[in-house]
Amino acid sequence: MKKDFWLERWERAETGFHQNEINPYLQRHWQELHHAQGGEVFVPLCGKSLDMIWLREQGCSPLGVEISPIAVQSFYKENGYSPELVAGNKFERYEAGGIKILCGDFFDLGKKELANVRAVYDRASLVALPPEMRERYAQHLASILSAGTQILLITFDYPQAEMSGPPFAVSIEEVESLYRDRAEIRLLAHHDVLAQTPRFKERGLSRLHENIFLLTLR
Ligand SMILES: C[S@@+](CC[C@H](N)C(=O)[O-])C[C@H]1O[C@@H](n2cnc3c(N)ncnc32)[C@H](O)[C@@H]1O
Repeated sequence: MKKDFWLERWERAETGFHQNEINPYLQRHWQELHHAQGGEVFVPLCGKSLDMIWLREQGCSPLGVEISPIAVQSFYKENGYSPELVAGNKFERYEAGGIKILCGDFFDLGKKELANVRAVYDRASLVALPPEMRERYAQHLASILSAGTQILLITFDYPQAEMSGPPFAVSIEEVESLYRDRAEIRLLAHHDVLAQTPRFKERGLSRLHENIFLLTLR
């Protein structure tokens, strides 16, 4: 996948993945992340997700990373914030309303940026990446977080031959293979969501599942 792919999607406003409501699985399962309560929560590949607002309302301090400045600026503008902006070497750091976003490449993050993170909310990140990048993503995520960090992970699965990604299909088996050596894995829920997602039904999918995992890094 070319580096510009996501930048161009934001420029063309092709953001069908964005949800105008708070993710119901986040609301349902967040209490199970005991380490998360009141602490810094990393939101990788955050887009302009409103879930960061909800996390803030729960008393957490969200810290997003997002490659597109359009996404970051839209997040603050659409939610009525005027962020402070600090330019850095690899990241531009935005902050307002207790929500920080590092604008730059996830793969440039180091332990330093995530030193205070206690939990991770990861929705639609793995499915945004092609297969060869997913191993690199899991490896990098685990390498920059401390042991014991809990991750609420939400992925899509469908017959990959029926549609080209993104979103790419990520099976339960793939999540297990990506994280088996790096984390304890609990499948919290498995939902058939095809009927509620007409845009994927129209693209010819015969099956669409959303899987919600709780990972605890070793
Ligand atoms: C499928 S969207 C999901 C956004 C968000 N998690 C949500 O639930 O709405 C994937 C996002 O990842 C961003 N992205 C892709 N590659 C990235 C990278 N290497 N570093 C940071 N952000 C990236 C894209 O710009 C896009 O906003």
